[in-house]
Amino acid sequence: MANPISLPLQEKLPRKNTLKRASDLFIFLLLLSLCSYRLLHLNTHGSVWLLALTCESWFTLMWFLMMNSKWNLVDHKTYPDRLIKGMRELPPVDMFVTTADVSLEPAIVTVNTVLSLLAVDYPCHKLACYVSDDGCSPITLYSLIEASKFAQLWVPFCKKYFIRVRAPFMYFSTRPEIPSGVLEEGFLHDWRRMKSDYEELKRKIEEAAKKSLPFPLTGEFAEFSNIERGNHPSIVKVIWENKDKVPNGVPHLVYVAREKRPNQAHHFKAGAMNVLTRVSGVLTNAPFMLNVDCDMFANNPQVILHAMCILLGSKEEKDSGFVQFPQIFYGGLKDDPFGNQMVIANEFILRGIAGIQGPIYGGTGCFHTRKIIYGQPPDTKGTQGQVHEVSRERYGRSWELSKSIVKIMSGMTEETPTFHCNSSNLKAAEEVASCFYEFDTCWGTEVGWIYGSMTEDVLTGLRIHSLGWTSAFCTPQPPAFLGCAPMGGPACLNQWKRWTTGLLQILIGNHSPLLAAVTKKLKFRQCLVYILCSTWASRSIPEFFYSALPAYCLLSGTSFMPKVSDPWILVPTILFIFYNLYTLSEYLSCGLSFCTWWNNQRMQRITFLTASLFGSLGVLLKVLGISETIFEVTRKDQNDSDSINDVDAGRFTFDSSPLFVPATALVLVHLISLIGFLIGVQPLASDASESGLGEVVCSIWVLLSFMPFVKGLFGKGNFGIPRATICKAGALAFLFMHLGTKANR
Ligand SMILES: O=c1ccn([C@@H]2O[C@H](COP(=O)(O)OP(=O)(O)O[C@H]3O[C@H](CO)[C@@H](O)[C@H](O)[C@H]3O)[C@@H](O)[C@H]2O)c(=O)[nH]1
Ligand SMILES: [Mn+2]
Repeated sequence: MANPISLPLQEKLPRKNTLKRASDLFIFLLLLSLCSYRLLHLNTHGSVWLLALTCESWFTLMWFLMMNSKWNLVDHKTYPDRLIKGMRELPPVDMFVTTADVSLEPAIVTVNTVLSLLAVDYPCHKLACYVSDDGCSPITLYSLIEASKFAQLWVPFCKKYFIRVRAPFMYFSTRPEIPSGVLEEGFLHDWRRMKSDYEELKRKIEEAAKKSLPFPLTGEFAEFSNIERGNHPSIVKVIWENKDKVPNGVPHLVYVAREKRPNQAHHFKAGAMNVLTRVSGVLTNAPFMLNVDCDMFANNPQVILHAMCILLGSKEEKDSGFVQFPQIFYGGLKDDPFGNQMVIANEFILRGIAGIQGPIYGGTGCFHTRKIIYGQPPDTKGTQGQVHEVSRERYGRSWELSKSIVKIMSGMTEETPTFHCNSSNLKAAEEVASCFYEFDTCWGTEVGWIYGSMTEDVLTGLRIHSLGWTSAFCTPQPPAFLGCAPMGGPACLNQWKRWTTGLLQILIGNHSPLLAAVTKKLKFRQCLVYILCSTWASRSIPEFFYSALPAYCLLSGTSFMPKVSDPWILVPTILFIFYNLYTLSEYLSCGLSFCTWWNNQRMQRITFLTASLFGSLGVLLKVLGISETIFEVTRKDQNDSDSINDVDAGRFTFDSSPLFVPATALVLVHLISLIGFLIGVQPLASDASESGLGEVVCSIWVLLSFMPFVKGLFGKGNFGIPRATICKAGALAFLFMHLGTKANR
């Protein structure tokens, strides 16, 4: 038998994808020939062709960048059993959960995530869980205290019976499965007890959340009295300490509400993560850390072991930058009506990027080493052991924190960390959670989570890659983490708007990928990946013009497609058919339905003309100093089976947000032009009409893609586009036609 120690803990296996590459290239060639055809015939056609050419060139460039991202698909295999058998001493891990608002992120959601983390299969005296509460709500603290009591029974129960799903709400949503080798009666007895205890916990938390002041703010809660949200000192509370350092107990649990003051930038989630990094540095200082959003529970109890296979099992130090698990969602609606389950992105894009310099950091379900978060480049081992002091200018003035950083830098962390939680340590923890702590330091610029983007995750990952680290994409079965994806038009589009804003901020910021490949250690192809991400939203502008083109042509009797009699019509036709079949085949190969493909393709069109357009505009306004961008937290609901089976849940909803105006205007213009053309009216046309089949097909395709908006024109309540939005859109459509007339003269 092979010695388990000699077997690798992980393998990176390239996937064979010749057919995919050939298809990608074929589409690329078609795009190039379309552009060259336009270029050659530019002077015989007017501005319409120039506009089409500009848009198509942009799409071609994006396609090229996308092709680069998907070229080298890899699968990363991890072998946790070998890690356990190898008898290696496992390192300590600090686990971070962020929450920001109990009304959008119900405390019971956070509690379930925390419970799932406390119960993972890992020596629990090496774990500590830190919850950052940006809402500074006594309800969160109360819920966590109650949860820690429940955990005393829940964690042993999960371990005794090898329960897989350790987020109680999910576990109890199905009938009990009797684990093999246990007495049925005994198990069912324990199961019932746990279920009723969980229900009691849930009731208490929901009860507390209903009242504005659930209990007198005394004792544990005294610090919450007389404080306002956004204006309070830092609060750090040890909720549970695993005093006996026993491997089978419950990990430490700490509550952190960082200091907030009006007019002090707090940098949203990035700021919260930096506080967690420092507070945990002072209290436990584990060399590895995991971070999850409050809705992302651990669905695979071996998740830390999987991550350790990569973090400990890489031959070269630089290959263990961070380990990103895919974002996968539970309770998804049938056929993914909002196109946000990200299955295809995980399967082909992230796996492809994993074959270059490693996946981008996605903000949740990710393991980092503390050393990297402190801004260290790889292979600085040579200087280790010599670190006696770290720069106060860089890391801030806390003596306790500096001491902990020295330990990390010299690789001298303890195998079983001491929990430094006496009152002077807690004081130090509160000090590093202060909002003035980062003044004149490198936090947010070179150290920790990087500020300046709404997508702090991508920016922080970019910085890590720029230092020369490689990251890994770990995709165990069952999935490591599951979270909730937003539902309904406004919530989905607002999330996209934030991402758009954040990604564009990266492009124009100090850490722009445009520079990093030259000045830093970002690989060239990885740089292209970041350029693709950060320019993704700007595609909304060519998309906008390109979607309006067919309508304009029909109105004005011009054409932007070759005539049916022209053999060149084959190029766009084949492109159109082949592209759609190709993307469809991607969905089918992942076991997804035709409808899922269609919903995703149409949501992409919709997102560009709503969220991305406004996101880009928001960045422009910020650059001009007109407005600030803010982080709008996504609402999280524990979708139960009722809401999933509800047919209305998948229908597109609207609100009075200006987000919906441009797309509504587009739909109006298309309806007018298409109907006009079919009945023979082309209001802007000057002489003989040139428009034909090409334009009609394109116009129909746009309307099909924007079908939720077409229906929304006539829908009621949330399902209808508000009157005011329709009026504004109508005005915009009128303006479009007015300008169109001028352009055509
Ligand atoms: O001021 C804030 C705002 C947000 N959060 C937390 O950040 C997380 C992400 O917020 P969410 O509203 O769930 O955003 P999503 O769009 O779902 O999150 C994705 O995109 C974000 C960047 O836009 C990343 O921060 C996330 O990790 C990533 O999962 C949540 O745990 C929030 O509690 C804070 O702690 N403080
Ligand atoms: Mn989220």
